[in-house]
Amino acid sequence: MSTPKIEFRHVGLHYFGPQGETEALRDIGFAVEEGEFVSIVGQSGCGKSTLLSLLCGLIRPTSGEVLIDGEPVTAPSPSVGFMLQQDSLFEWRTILENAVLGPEIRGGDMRAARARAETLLRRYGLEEFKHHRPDQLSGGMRQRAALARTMCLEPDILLLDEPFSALDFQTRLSIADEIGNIIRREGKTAILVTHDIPEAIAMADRVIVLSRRPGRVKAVHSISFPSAGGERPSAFKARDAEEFSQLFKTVWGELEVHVE
Ligand SMILES: Nc1ncnc2c1ncn2[C@@H]1O[C@H](COP(=O)(O)OP(=O)(O)OP(=O)(O)O)[C@@H](O)[C@H]1O
Repeated sequence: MSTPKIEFRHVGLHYFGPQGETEALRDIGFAVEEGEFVSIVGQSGCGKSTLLSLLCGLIRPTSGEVLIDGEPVTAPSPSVGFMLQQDSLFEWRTILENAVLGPEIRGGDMRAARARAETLLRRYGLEEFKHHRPDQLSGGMRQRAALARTMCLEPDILLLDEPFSALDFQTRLSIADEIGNIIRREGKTAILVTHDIPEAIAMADRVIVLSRRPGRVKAVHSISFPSAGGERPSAFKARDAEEFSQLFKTVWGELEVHVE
């Protein structure tokens, strides 16, 4: 069997602070294969962002191991890229200047980076806007620009932490679809953390449900919606599948959300 791209082995995480100790994660175990898209859902405070912080080497597990390509994560790795809720584009830079920011900070080959950024912006439909400033773009376009900036660093793994939650509903649906398609086409391994169950189901190959804090893996669902060509339907089309609403109900039940 090949080595998984990402693996959590019996991972526990305790935070220690002035207010005392918080057990955020307990005995987390799962693996993600190369090119797989996995969503993680769970109630607020169950440790979703903590999982991402562990993966990008910002914190170390209290117990167990976090592995990328079979190697323990001990520091931030250039192979891991992010997309966050706030696009964090620099308003005083053009879209192209934003897209090359990563290589510029890392001291990479700027000619190659610029060529890569131009290609990405063209692919993401932003060619005409590359000399615009971020405030001249819509929310969805800004997220595509943020994705180009992340991809310009050529990461193998993408961590998506609520990347669409600042967008209005319609934009959110279409940008999730577009970005999901881009990530698949480019063969990246992706982990999406979201509170939006339909989004989690529509975008992923697998959905991992975490229990309340301390977060544990409560359920894992493999997603396979049938489609005419035998290929996975886009995130948008997946929402039409008969199995979709059944899966939504199951995950909703597992989250044990109590509405007063
Ligand atoms: N730096 C920290 N120091 C102490 N406790 C922390 C720290 N970061 C997170 N926690 C605690 O760890 C638990 C998990 O936090 P985390 O942010 O990972 O949850 P989450 O599932 O991402 O939440 P949300 O969905 O609300 O963003 C929470 O109880 C939180 O208060």
